[in-house]
Amino acid sequence: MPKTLEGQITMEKTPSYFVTREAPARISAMSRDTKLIVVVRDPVTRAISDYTQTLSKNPDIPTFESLTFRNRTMGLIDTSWSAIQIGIYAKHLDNWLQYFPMGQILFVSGERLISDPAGELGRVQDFLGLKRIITDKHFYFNQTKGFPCLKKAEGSSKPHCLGKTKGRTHPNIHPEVVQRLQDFYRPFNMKFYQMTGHNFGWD
Ligand SMILES: Nc1ncnc2c1ncn2[C@@H]1O[C@H](COP(=O)(O)OS(=O)(=O)O)[C@@H](OP(=O)(O)O)[C@H]1O
Repeated sequence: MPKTLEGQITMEKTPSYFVTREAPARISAMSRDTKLIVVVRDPVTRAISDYTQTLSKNPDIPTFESLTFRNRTMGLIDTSWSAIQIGIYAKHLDNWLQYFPMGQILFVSGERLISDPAGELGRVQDFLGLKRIITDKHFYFNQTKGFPCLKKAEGSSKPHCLGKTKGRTHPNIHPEVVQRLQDFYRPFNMKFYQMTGHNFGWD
């Protein structure tokens, strides 16, 4: 990471850090004051989104349903599958709390980032100690994309939406499989709500 001067904020984004065992110790050794921001969404939708992304690169992979279970009849979930493993947020957070206090970690709701982007970015700006510069005025809802977009991209006067790889249509997953996954995640979600003091409303 480059050195940060007075009045500057240095940012780095790597989604896999949150689930990488060695990351908290390494980041803490670099700077104990680092502020951490994690976007989380319903782990079931997250798993389907993850699968959709892999499927788009490799259309020959097995179905979501067959990857989800170690034994479908027994309802045994394959927790070694990364798409499932990543959504056990409480477990990953435990690892971070060995090195960082909760006050240095902000969890952004992926759902609210879509339904109220300015509100969620307001929380981010507050957390970083910034003035609330980004507000409702900066967003519009793009009906074609089905997501909020920026009215003006940075350094441009044109609107800007995220690219085609964000907001893909998810495959239909058998409702029974979705239900099993919801049941699987419920206790971990509850623990996560307790740890963060925030109910993300996934249940
Ligand atoms: N404004 C806006 N436009 C488009 N997409 C949006 C937006 N806000 C949040 N999202 C959601 O972001 C999801 C993709 O983020 P990722 O987690 O895959 O990003 S990353 O690859 O980890 O950087 C992506 O997930 P999928 O819908 O499964 O593609 C979106 O639901």
